[in-house]
Amino acid sequence: MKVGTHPTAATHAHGTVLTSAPQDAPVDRATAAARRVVDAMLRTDRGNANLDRVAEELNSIADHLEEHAPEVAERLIDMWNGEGVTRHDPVTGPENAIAPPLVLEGLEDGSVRGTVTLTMPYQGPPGCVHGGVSALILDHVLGVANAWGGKSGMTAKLETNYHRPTPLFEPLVITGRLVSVDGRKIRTVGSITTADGQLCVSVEGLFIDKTVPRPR
Ligand SMILES: CCCCCCCCCC(=O)SCCNC(=O)CCNC(=O)[C@H](O)C(C)(C)COP(=O)(O)OP(=O)(O)OC[C@H]1O[C@@H](n2cnc3c(N)ncnc32)[C@H](O)[C@@H]1OP(=O)(O)O
Repeated sequence: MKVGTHPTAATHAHGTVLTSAPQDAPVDRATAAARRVVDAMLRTDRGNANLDRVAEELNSIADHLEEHAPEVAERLIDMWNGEGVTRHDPVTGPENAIAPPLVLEGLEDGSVRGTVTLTMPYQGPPGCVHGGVSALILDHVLGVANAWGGKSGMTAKLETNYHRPTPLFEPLVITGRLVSVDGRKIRTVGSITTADGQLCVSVEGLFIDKTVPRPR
């Protein structure tokens, strides 16, 4: 991501949406349907939902998509074509079925914030969010917070503290904020809290100012 092309707290208004909003486009609708399938597969009655037929139909859909897939190198170029917000990342991407997807806003105090409700595909302990999923979400949110703060880098270190189990099936507030820049070192913090303010996860990230070239 080129920061110069991304909204920052210095140039954009409080409440600027920093993630790619789902559109009424076939790819977004198909991805939302795939997301529903992943969730429903975990919820459905194992013995009574004709899963043989489901497997056949889903394989037929996968065959169709694979038949129409270009070479990976070509697809990567296409994916990274253009500037601005990605549509394919695993946290906010409306084109990625494993993304919840989380929508993030930039706030005038320099932080970013979003609310998401996670369901069974993200489960770790019974009824709770998997710790790796929390870390994935916060790593990405800190990356977006860096861009909103005007400085981007790659994660070198993500120290994660799990304060209490993070509940599934209820709104979670996710935040991130760039706190300091020291040469190439960018330090960023973030958290996951319940809607009534209980701290579940907090992170401190060290990012190093470095850009991986886009595929061409
Ligand atoms: C709107 C955009 C939204 C996008 C959000 C996306 C967020 C996604 C975030 C990611 O997932 S990034 C992918 C996960 N991270 C990686 O794959 C990084 C892999 N590691 C590397 O590429 C390099 O190790 C790294 C860029 C982190 C550093 O390598 P460099 O060769 O560029 O730096 P160098 O090793 O010279 O270190 C620079 C300084 O940082 C320090 N440093 C580097 N890694 C460190 C570390 N792990 N812990 C502590 N300090 C570290 C290092 O000691 C040194 O300090 P000093 O300048 O004081 O000497």
